[in-house]
Amino acid sequence: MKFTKMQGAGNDYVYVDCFREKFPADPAKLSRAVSDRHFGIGSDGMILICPSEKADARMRMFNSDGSEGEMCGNGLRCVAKYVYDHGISKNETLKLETGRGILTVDLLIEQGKVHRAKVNMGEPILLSEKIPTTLPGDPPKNVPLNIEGTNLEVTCVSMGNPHCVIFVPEITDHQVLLLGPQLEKHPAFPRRINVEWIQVLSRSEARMRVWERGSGETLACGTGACGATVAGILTGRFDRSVKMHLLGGDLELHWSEKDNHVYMTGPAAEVFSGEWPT
Ligand SMILES: N[C@@H](CCC[C@H](N)C(=O)O)C(=O)O
Repeated sequence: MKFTKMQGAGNDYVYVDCFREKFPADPAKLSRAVSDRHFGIGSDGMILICPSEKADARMRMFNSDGSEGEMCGNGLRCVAKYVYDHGISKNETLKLETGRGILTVDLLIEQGKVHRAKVNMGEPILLSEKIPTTLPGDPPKNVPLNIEGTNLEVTCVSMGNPHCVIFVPEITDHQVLLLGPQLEKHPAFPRRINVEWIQVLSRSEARMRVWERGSGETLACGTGACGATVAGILTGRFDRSVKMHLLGGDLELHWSEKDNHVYMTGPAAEVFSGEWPT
């Protein structure tokens, strides 16, 4: 099976072009195998680029534990780059099908190759039962939650996949690596959750670390950065445009007052390609 390793702000996945390769018989198992950083290719998960009847291509994304995510912001920019650079479509604005419907991606092209992309991530989902969470409020905003004796205030948002955002004065390993996995599996989140820790630097700039559902700490999460931007605006911390500094690079976010959609701009890069024995 031919594969391509790509990364967006350091959030790295193994991409399989299912226009040319057979759709894997057991994608969950394959994702666990290829993602292994010691015995596999090494990645945060696996993304399948598939034909679509309604769009230029369809993305299916699997975390490194084999679970399937509805959406992946960094992954979608890389899918867009792959689709354009490998000639699947030469449209400079692509329609890509995801678990949350069809999203539009504008490509930023230099010397014939995509190096950045701007994704219309759609409207944030703010109803607790749709996020989903049993925490109170639509959206659940600044809700107190005690984890292992630590008092937290969480704000929840879905960008097609669920996010729990926590604003802190400083981000620590304890929060990300110890509280993150406990929050991911907390009973308040029936489909588990991605957890974003945010240090606000100004009304338009912040630092973020993330504990991702199904993959653990990653260097960046696009949907998470969108969710954190929305949470920061809802709680009065941010203006409408935010630059988010993640461990693997920066993302630019904008929650539009005009159409209520969130726009995310960031890098996409191909790292290497190879063959995986099947
Ligand atoms: N890294 C991604 C999100 C991947 C899916 C997530 N772990 C989930 O299960 O919801 C991004 O860039 O958005």
